[in-house]
This record gives sequence, C-alpha cells and structure tokens, in this order.
Amino acid sequence: MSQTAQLLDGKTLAQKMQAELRSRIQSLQAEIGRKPGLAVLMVGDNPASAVYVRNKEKACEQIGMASFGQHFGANTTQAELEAAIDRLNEDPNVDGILIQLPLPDHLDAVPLLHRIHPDKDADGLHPLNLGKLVRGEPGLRSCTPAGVMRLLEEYQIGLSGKQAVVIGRSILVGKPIALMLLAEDATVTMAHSRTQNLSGITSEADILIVAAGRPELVTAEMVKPGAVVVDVGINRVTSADGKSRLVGDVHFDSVQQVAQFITPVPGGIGPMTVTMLLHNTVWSYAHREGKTHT
Ligand SMILES: Nc1nc2c(c(=O)[nH]1)N[C@@H](CN(C=O)c1ccc(C(=O)N[C@@H](CCC(=O)O)C(=O)O)cc1)CN2
Repeated sequence: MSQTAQLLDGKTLAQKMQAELRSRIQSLQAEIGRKPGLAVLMVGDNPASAVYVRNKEKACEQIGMASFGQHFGANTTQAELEAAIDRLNEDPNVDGILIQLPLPDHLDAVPLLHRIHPDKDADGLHPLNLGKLVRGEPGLRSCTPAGVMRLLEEYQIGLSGKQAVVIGRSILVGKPIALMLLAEDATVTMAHSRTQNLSGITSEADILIVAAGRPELVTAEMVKPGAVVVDVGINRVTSADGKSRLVGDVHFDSVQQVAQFITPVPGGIGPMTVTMLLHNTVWSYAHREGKTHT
C-alpha cells in the first residue's frame, strides 16, 4: 500500500509571513517616519531573473515596502555596478540591496557582493554575514536556506540528532543550509556532483535537502521511507508533447510515495525565498533605526 507524503506548503506560510511583515512595517513606520526600502539590481534580460525580480518588487509593494528597481543593460560594466552599489550604500532610504544572480559572464559577482554594506546585505551573501553564520552569531541569513529552516520549523520537524543530507554545495544554498542544520544539532553530510554512491548516502537521510540544479535527480529509490524531502530546485523542462512545465530536483510523483513530508515545486521553497528577502530587509530597517526585530 502506498502512502502519500504531507506537503510542506511554502506558499501558504509565505502569505502568512508577508501579512505579519505588513503589520510590523505599519507599526515601525509610525515610529520611524519612513517605509523600509529594498533595491534590486538586475543586469541584462535573463527571462527567469526578470520574473523573479518582478515578483520581488510586487511583494515589496504588497507589504508596504519601497522598492528601488535598478535595471541595467546587458553591457553594463563592473565599474558602473560598483558605483551604483556605492550610491545605494549611502542612500538612507535603502535598507536592503541585492544583486539578482546570475550576472552576465563578463561581470564578477563576488567583488560586487563584497561591496554591499553588510548592514544592507538583504541576500546574506556578504562575507561578514556568512562569517556570522559560521560562528552562530545573529546576522542576515541567505534567503533560500533561511526559508527552508523556517518551513521546517513551521511543521515542527525536529532536527536535533537527525541525519541530514544536503545535495549541492553552492554559496547561495548548499553551504549555508548545511551550517544552519548543524546549528540545530543535525548530523550533516554534504553531497555534490563528484560524490560517489549518491543513492547510498541519500537513502540514509532523515532530512534530505536537494539543491543540485538537475531536474528530477532524486527518485523514490534514493529516499529513506519516512524522510523529510526539501526540493530547492526550479527547472523549466519541455515534455515530449512539447509542453513546458516547472519541475524541481526531486521526482515528486515517486518520492511522495515514500517520504513523510515533501515540498512541492512550484509552491514550496520559491515563495519562501522571496519572503525571507522581505524579512531580511525589515530586519535591516529595524536594526539600522535602532529597533529590535526578530
Ligand atoms: N540574488 C539572488 N539571486 C538568486 C536567488 C537568490 O536568492 N538571490 N535565488 C534564485 C532565484 N530566486 C530569487 O532570486 C527565486 C526563484 C524562484 C522563486 C519562486 O517563487 N518560484 C516559484 C515558481 C516561479 C515560476 O513560475 O517560475 C515557486 O517555486 O513556487 C522565487 C525566487 C536564483 N537567483
């Protein structure tokens, strides 16, 4: 008899959190006298990035946050972006700055991420904030991993002593989520493209976080019965019938038969990423204005 996993519903939690942020902004704004502001730097015309940036700007508007869209042409230089970051660092109405990734190939994201003032680092990718994560100090956390942790917390999924496996070692997701799980006393294994016997490792996982960037990589045979499976992948694929659809890095239909909990794609981690960005910007706003924010 096959079971069906319970969905970890990121979309619903994101809506609830955005409503809470909206009222938090209303009360802070009454004290501070201005709205929080987020600046999103987008370079070029990557269609997926354009959708994500639009969604971020729309979400800002819905919760009463100012959004300062900075859209640059595909041939923008590194120096022009540096100058834009310097201006935003100095702008008192801007509390959060993020550079939408990936950037076009001629640009180097790393020095640009380092240039963002750490107090305005809404994406949590500045080395100071990553260092605080390593040390377990409060600070701005990367949005996708923070969204995963918040979703697990919402469903009261205990992590202490659990075997957690993370597939993927990016600075955006894999490395920070491993540190966050470790901070909650999980026993963490990191797997990646060179890992041997991947299914042997994943099938030991109580908590499996998949951020591999490979459509439907994880199938039912690779998952321990009763595991919690979090799919961070977002891939647009074209089926044999020519239709385009969105899939994660997990083969949802088979894995939901063995897992206890699973995130859907869409509607799982994606909406949580946007919400944690808003959360981080409100956190920076409150922190910069001398108000505490959790
Ligand atoms: N500077 C950053 N760049 C990128 C990040 C990031 O966190 N910071 N993450 C991704 C893209 N991303 C946010 O930027 C993002 C991706 C997907 C979603 C989302 O809500 N997805 C929906 C489906 C949307 C669709 O139909 O295509 C879902 O999963 O339900 C939000 C944000 C890379 N770049």
